[in-house]
Amino acid sequence: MMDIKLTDVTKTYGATTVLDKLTLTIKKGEFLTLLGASGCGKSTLLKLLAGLELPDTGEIRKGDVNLLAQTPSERDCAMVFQSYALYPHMTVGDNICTPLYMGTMSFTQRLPGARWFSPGARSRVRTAQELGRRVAEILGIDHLWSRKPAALSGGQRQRVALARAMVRRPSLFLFDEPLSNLDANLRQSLRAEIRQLHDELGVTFVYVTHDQHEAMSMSDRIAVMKDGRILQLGTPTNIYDEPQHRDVAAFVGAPRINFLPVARDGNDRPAIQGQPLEQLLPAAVAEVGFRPHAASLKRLPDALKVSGRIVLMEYTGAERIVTMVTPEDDKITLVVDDGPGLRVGENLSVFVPMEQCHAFDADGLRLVPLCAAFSCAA
Ligand SMILES: Nc1ncnc2c1ncn2[C@@H]1O[C@H](COP(=O)(O)OP(=O)(O)OP(=O)(O)O)[C@@H](O)[C@H]1O
Repeated sequence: MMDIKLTDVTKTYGATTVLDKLTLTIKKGEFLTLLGASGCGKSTLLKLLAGLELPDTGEIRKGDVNLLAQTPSERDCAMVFQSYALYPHMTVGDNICTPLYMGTMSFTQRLPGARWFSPGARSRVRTAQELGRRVAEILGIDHLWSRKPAALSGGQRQRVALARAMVRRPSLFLFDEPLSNLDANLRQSLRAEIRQLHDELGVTFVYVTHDQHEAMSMSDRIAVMKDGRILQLGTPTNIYDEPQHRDVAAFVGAPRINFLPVARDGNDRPAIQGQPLEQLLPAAVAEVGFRPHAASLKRLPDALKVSGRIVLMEYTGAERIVTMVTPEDDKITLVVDDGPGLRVGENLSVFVPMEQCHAFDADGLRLVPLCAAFSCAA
């Protein structure tokens, strides 16, 4: 098992550039998630890794090996799709064992009836089925061995697809939104199972999703993609706490981060809601972001004061989500502890510690963290 390195990879379809000089190192044994909105090029990147597509330019290497010179079957990887891609006419057992039959038996030997008439094929089928059974047990689907896919639930089908990928023991697993057809509860439990599988197998997982909860809860590292490029590559904490681009900040975290445009006062100094902030904000700041959990109802020193009128209150059970609209017509979401009697229609001021504010320039790039630059109190 080695690192996989993509260098300056470009892929176009006609006039559309889907991946744009993308460079990325996937570390051996890591769980890397490609996160981004629909159409940003995640699946295309996965297909390039699997060998199902070739880039226009650029290199993909695994250690010293040029993967682009290898066929998909030579790449020692298995792919799990959103659509399960099971053979409907085969039993669960045959679906799981097919990759093993393919590798060791001729086409005629693989035919369900014929395999029992060839002594060589018979023993290979037995070996394959023993391994298949063991994997099915790990995934808790061994009792479904003789059923056909039509008689399975979505979660069971996805487990069969996982088992089929696992039997070959590849050194690289590629997942293309494998949970998006499942309901919320099942998604949550399979998320944990896939992460556990990764830890037990100790091989490299590359996982594509547009669901930030999946990415944040499962990954060692996340590559946030937009328009065929990687905006940021980092650990979930790193991505959440230090977003390097406003679009990264906007993509992770629920409820979504708030953005306030920074105005200039008469002396061209940055200001928000009339508060001169030249002591606190870098000169190039165009926008300040803060997370809904960062705002406090209590007055704080070194804090940005944000005022508005409450337009919506939502109770989730654990917390209260308050939406207010500022006089400048910016919508702000706050998460507050249940307590004070806030009401729709009332005016409210909240305080956001400066070290919890993220400053971005006009291109959306992160500016020097405010607390580092201005040594705000922690
Ligand atoms: N075979 C193809 N021919 C032409 N265009 C394609 C082809 N495959 C993908 N595209 C285009 O490339 C872009 C990226 O597609 P891709 O499937 O990689 O995005 P994605 O980020 O995985 O999106 P989603 O989350 O919706 O699957 C899209 O605009 C898509 O329409």
